Amino acid sequence: MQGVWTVDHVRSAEERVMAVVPAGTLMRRAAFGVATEVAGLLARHTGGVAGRRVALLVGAGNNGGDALWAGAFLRRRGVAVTAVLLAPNRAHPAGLAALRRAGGRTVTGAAAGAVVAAADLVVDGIVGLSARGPLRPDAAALVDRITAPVVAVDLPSGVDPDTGAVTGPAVRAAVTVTFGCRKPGHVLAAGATCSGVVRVVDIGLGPELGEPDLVLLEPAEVGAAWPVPGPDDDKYTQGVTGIAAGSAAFPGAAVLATGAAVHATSGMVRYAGQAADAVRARWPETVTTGAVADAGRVQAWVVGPGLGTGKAGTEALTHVLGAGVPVCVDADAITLLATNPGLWDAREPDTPVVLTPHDREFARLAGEVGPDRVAAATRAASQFDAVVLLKGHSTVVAAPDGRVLVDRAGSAWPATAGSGDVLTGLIGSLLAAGMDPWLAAGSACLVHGLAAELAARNAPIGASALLDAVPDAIRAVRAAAGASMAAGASMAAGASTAAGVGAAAGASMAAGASTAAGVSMAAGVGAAAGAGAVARWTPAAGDGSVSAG
Ligand SMILES: NC(=O)C1=CN([C@@H]2O[C@H](COP(=O)(O)OP(=O)(O)OC[C@H]3O[C@@H](n4cnc5c(N)ncnc54)[C@H](OP(=O)(O)O)[C@@H]3O)[C@@H](O)[C@H]2O)[C@@H](O)CC1
Ligand SMILES: Nc1ncnc2c1ncn2[C@@H]1O[C@H](COP(=O)(O)OP(=O)(O)O)[C@@H](O)[C@H]1O
Ligand SMILES: [K+]
Repeated sequence: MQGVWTVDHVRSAEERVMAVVPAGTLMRRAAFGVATEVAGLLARHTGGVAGRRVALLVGAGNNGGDALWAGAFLRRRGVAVTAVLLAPNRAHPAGLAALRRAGGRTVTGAAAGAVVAAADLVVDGIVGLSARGPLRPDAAALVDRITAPVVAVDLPSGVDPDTGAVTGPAVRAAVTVTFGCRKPGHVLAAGATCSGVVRVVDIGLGPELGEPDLVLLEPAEVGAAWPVPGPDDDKYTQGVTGIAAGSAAFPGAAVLATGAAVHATSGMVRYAGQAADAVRARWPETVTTGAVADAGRVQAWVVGPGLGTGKAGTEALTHVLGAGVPVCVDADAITLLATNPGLWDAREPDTPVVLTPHDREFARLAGEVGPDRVAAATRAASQFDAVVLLKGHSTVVAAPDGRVLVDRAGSAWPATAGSGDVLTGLIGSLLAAGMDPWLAAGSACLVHGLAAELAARNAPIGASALLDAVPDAIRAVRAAAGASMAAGASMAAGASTAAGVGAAAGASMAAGASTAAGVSMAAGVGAAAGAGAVARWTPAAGDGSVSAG
């Protein structure tokens, strides 16, 4: 898991490190990281570094100081650097002196617009961790003139560092170079999009950071945890998934949710509801009945997609909440709970529940989401004693015990009708397999997003195509897990025959898997290519955090 830390925690770590290193050390480390990234991008994008024009947008604080020092480093590589000083009297004195010593120019006021417009690359050092509210008008006017790619220092200016909220003009970076760790603004809400590819520069904060505030799951972790049958398994031992979804009016939701469960794990899927004919026709391997009460034993239920909010839906929800097994509650079932909170009384004590609202469903259930999506999901998780998966381009998954993970989508291809039904089916089957509900929700989300990218390959898709790509997405994450197993195993190889065999097995898995892994990276890069200006500046695959960015 990768950690993400809030501003307060970054500041505390910074204070502790600053107490033991000479003044200015952290800033110069940070600035060197920015300069390295800028030089690399200039070389890749324009074919050279010396003589290229870089404009620094320099605000009143240390973020501007980082930009100025980076400019001084870039001067050593022959870059023509001009700093646009937004607050000339407050620009970081040491940084400004360093830039001037290195031969950099500075401009203020009316001359600034032309410098920005003529730059090959713009460095955004307007504001970082101290940002409050939208970009101020003078800064916004300059940002409006940018046509070149932007490298943001620490955070794109205009993005709230702790929530990712963007409430007005903001910088849209091709690359954000941040220091010590990712901040919430890089992975949440519109901030995730404004950040572009995120590079983390190690400035020595690591040992002082403590427990992260949020985590991001890695594909290899999801692949390693994904349930697959063992030699002693049969169709029951792997966990039977029950699907209470669909209605005469909406049979498709039942077909999609059931299909996701069929693809996600082996074993068995039971469907119960009014869309049994449609489900049986599409998924003959399922066991179908007309009502939840007749469905037989399952290890987890999915309830809600296309269910309707009438009597049949209410009965189905009441039944599954009282069944004593984990339940994934989505769509109409969320609306039912919102309009009739008394239905919660049917919940068997200690039944794990995963709620999967989009923003409108969340608002019905728990009030408006607001700008702080983590706070909203955490509040609802505590209120309902449930895992709350708040959907979006960045999905937040909060557990009642306070754990929070974020799944930053690699693309917006999942934004298609019915894709939520697929997600629900994936979660249900992982719950049935006995996975921790928070991890199940996060893992399903990652595979769902990857399936969308694999299916789309840069052209629009429907939810059926996303569903069909689920096996490839599972193969890709399992391949990633195999590859990391192989890496670990090769270190241990030679310790014993068994270890040697394990290493060989891991290596062959990794070899078989590498094609699939290649596919998923290509999909990630292709998805970035769809993002316009960012595409030209997406660093080459393999040189950093493209997929995690
Ligand atoms: N943490 C670390 O380990 C390290 C941190 N380092 C760096 O320090 C940075 C933090 O620096 P910082 O605290 O000096 O403030 P910073 O973000 O530059 O803001 C400057 C001023 O901008 C203003 N302002 C506010 N909102 C605004 C808006 N919306 N639009 C426009 N302007 C706005 C506001 O001034 P005001 O005008 O309100 O007085 C504010 O005081 C951090 O991001 C990283 O780059 C690295 O050097 C080394 C390691
Ligand atoms: N812009 C977007 N980028 C990435 N994923 C998105 C975006 N919009 C929606 N999604 C994802 O698509 C799915 C849509 O779910 P939902 O709104 O319930 O759709 P439906 O009810 O039609 O199935 C969710 O997994 C959500 O996170
Ligand atoms: K910035």
